[in-house]
Amino acid sequence: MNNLTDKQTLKELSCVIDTLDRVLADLQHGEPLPEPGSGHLLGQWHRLFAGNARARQEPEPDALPVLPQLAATLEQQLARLRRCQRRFDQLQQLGGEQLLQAARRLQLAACAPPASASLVQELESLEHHGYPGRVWSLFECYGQALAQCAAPPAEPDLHHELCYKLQQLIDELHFTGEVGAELTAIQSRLLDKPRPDTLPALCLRLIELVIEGCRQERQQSTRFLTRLNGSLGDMHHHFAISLSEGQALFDARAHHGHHIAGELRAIGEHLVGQSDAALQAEIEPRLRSISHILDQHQRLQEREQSLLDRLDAMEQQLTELKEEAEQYRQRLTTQNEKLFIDSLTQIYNRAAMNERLELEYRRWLRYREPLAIALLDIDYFKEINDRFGHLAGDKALRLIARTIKKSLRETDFVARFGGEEFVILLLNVSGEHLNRPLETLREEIRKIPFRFKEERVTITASIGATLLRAGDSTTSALERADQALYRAKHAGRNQLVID
Ligand SMILES: Nc1nc2c(ncn2[C@@H]2O[C@H](COP(=O)(O)OP(=O)(O)OP(=O)(O)O)[C@@H](O)[C@H]2O)c(=O)[nH]1
Repeated sequence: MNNLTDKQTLKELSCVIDTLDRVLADLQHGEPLPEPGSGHLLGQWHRLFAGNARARQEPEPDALPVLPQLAATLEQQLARLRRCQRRFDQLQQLGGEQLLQAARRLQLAACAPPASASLVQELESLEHHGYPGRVWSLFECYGQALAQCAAPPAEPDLHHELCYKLQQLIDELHFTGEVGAELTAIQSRLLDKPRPDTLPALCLRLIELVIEGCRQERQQSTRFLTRLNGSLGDMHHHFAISLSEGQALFDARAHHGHHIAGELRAIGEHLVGQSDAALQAEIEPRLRSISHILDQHQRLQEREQSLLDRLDAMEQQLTELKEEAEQYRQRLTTQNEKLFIDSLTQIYNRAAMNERLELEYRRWLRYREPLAIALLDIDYFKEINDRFGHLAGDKALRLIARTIKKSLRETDFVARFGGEEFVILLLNVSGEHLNRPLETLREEIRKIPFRFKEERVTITASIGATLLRAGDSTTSALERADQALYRAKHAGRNQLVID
């Protein structure tokens, strides 16, 4: 090597070493690096030197200028390593987030208590499905059916009403499978007005079916949740292993990077003022060392690829799990919504009202912002049913429910309390402003242009309302509203009474 080549080589080597230092520093803290290029310069260079060393030849004059390219290759390799690390980080984040979401869903969805054989627990579990109201209504019907058997009612209408009420209760149940099929069959039987003495047994069968339906729903939920939980557990386990393996790979490759950089730096140092033979002797073991590292590097790359493949598969599995959990959550949401909606009027039902009243009551205790309860009962509704039939009565109920909803503010809450009675919660309306919206509502109902069997019919409603007062419970406030309603009825109906 002549002087000029020496100087040039030294310059190139110092440039290589600078680059490597920068790459390694970057690797630890720095900015993203460019995409890796193609080619295996480090390997080429190694083969060139190693071949020369074996043949005891001088290194090719064009071997050393290859070093900057070599540095670039190393830089690219390290950049790949950094991207890999970022990918692990992302995956760790992604996996963590998804696992968390799945766990939340699991919690949300975990509405099912552990299975139990005893009826009491079965009944208690209905609570979780929003069915207790319906079961108690069925028990009430059972009582009425028994009473009718003991002393047949003077009016056959009472028997028809009981059949009708049972049909409506079945309407509100949303069971599928065998339970759903049997419920539908009983509903058809009720349409044919079965003999009064068959009704008690029918009521009991309905209660059994509700319990059975709940039990099946609960088993389904438990099966799904157990499976989901198991998958999440496996996923978490594999994820943890992969991450630590990824980290080990990363560390090993970073170590190799440092090692190669050290070897190159040493070569650079030994180049200064060395004869070509001494240089050869100095470089040879280092090249062997680099060759060894390259072999290891190759194996690491293969392991890294298989790790990435596994992570990809896990990511895919997580996505599928997420979708499955989401579908399940939606199914539960729809079921829950159905449980809180009155099937006839499509407004909230009594169960929803109880929940909402509790919530508003707790808010009221905390913030003391005005909260009013109003009970609205349609006047002489029995007459409508008697004169025009139950279907006409149903239609009237639907229209009245819609009118109440339209007449109130978005923030107010309305539910069908049962039969022809509605309950309304008015939020943030003080005493002096309570009269106006309720009077308007009473008037809106009176103005609905009903027409049954070609006859123009006016339907009115009575309303009793009250504001919550210090010392009130939800029950005492509801009772006061009920008393006010009673007074409105006695004052001639189509009245509003505020207590
Ligand atoms: N069509 C229909 N009728 C219902 C429904 N729920 C309850 N009813 C009827 O509503 C009527 C309520 O009658 P009553 O409690 O005597 O009251 P009313 O006739 O409205 O008289 P007042 O409330 O005293 O003004 C009964 O005939 C019930 O059958 C329903 O979902 N659909």
